[in-house]
Amino acid sequence: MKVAVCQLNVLQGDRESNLLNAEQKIDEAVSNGAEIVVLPEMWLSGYDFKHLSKHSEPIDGETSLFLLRKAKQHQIWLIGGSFTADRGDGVYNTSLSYNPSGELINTYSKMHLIGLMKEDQYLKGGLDSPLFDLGNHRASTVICYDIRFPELMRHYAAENASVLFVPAQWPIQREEHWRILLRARAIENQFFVIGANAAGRNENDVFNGHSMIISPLGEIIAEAGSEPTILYATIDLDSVSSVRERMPVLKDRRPELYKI
Ligand SMILES: O=C(O)CCC(=O)C(=O)O
Repeated sequence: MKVAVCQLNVLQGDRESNLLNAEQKIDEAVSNGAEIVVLPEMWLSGYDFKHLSKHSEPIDGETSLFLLRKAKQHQIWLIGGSFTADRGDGVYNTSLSYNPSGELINTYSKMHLIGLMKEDQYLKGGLDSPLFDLGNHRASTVICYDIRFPELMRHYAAENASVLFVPAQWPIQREEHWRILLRARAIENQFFVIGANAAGRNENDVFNGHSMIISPLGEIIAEAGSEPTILYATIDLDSVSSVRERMPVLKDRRPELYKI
């Protein structure tokens, strides 16, 4: 399947421009043959917590209608980055995914909130770790800081996920952490990892891109530079099972001995 990662320049607080840009990039990705399109974290508003109430909307609000419409229009799998979703008991950094019929197939709210970026002062942390079906394969999503918590991704691998999507707004200071952690998560879990970062800046941070598509052996299949772009690669999700058969890391675990 051909994957496209839209590495967007997210303009803080400027919903109108960000929406237009996302729509153009999705259209462009599809015109280049993409079947799976991935957006970054908070692509609609950026980390604009001062105006959180303006940016918060219900799960079935306008962002979800936009994503649904694009998935259906182009008959693609759309991993819709994330946005600030008001889920009744609070606002969550939430990722929605759609299948080519425009059906919502995954709702994941970021579990680990990053205090360094004051996220925990404004948002609630998600409690669920769902998987979803992508054709004949299982898939999963985490958001940005979540990749520092390998237990979550191990859960997805143990539940037979073949691919992990990682929408992010990862700052330049820790770019090597981003690159190394994405590869480590791919190697240890033997699944594809698709990281979609932003490329641009807000009042506090620079986001340096380097979106990546990584194989279950940890090879970098494609990596973007620091400019806004669309990153493409063709991936074979069937290859995951042969990698796991050759070296059965997941079977060789001894979880009864780990005190975590
Ligand atoms: O973990 C990091 O260094 C960056 C995480 C982050 O920027 C985020 O979760 O938004």
